[in-house]
Amino acid sequence: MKKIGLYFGTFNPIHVGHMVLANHMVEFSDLDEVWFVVTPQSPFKTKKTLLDDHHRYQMVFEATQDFPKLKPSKVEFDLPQPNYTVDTLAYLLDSNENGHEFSLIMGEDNLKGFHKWKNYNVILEHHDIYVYPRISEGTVEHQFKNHARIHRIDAPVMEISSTFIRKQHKAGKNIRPMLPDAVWKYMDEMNFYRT
Ligand SMILES: Nc1ncnc2c1ncn2[C@@H]1O[C@H](COP(=O)(O)OP(=O)(O)OP(=O)(O)O)[C@@H](O)[C@H]1O
Ligand SMILES: O=C(O)c1ccc[n+]([C@@H]2O[C@H](COP(=O)([O-])O)[C@@H](O)[C@H]2O)c1
Repeated sequence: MKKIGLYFGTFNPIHVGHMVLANHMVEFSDLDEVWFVVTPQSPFKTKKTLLDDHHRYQMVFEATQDFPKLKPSKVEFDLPQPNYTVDTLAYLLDSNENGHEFSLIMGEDNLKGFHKWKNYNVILEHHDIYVYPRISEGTVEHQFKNHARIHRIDAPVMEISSTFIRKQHKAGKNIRPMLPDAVWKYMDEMNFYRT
């Protein structure tokens, strides 16, 4: 039995912000592993400029290869879209042969909109949530403050996004330091995000 932190995202592409955060979680919380769950279709995002699932997964695979506690997951690839986290968690618990304990990792920005997620109360009933700081507008709802299931982890804040990386790459800027080397290599060879 391991404590697994699930880090959901589109990872289009995965960048050093995601990596630093995931590594911080496995090194400085009680989580044993972090799984990057590559989401085919996030409920609140449009499909525009989204690379194929397997390309986004491949970049997560490349990024995590040298880090045994960080793993890529394609569990949502065969689940109905859009991908609701509560349904993915139910699927993971159903097929949980190793008796793992699954928790969510989420930025404070996502916690601010968490009351809009499908069956968020069901998620909170069965899973812990590890929240890290993020610079964002809005406030966290009262019900999520001092909640027994919600744990704050004081991870470093690194405000870069995949949107910024895609946009600046297209504009001809050097975005290479913001990506793990292997991700840059794959992205460059495949000519992603150039047009
Ligand atoms: N720099 C960062 N530091 C910590 N968390 C981040 C960072 N960037 C994104 N995240 C969070 O990681 C999760 C997965 O990221 P996702 O791929 O959806 O993000 P993104 O980089 O914000 O992408 P996009 O710009 O394409 O919307 C989301 O919950 C997102 O809030
Ligand atoms: O289940 C939901 O209702 C739900 C609503 C919004 C987001 N999520 C999950 O949270 C992940 C990060 O969301 P986002 O919008 O920050 O990319 C996304 O990839 C989904 O897995 C889930």
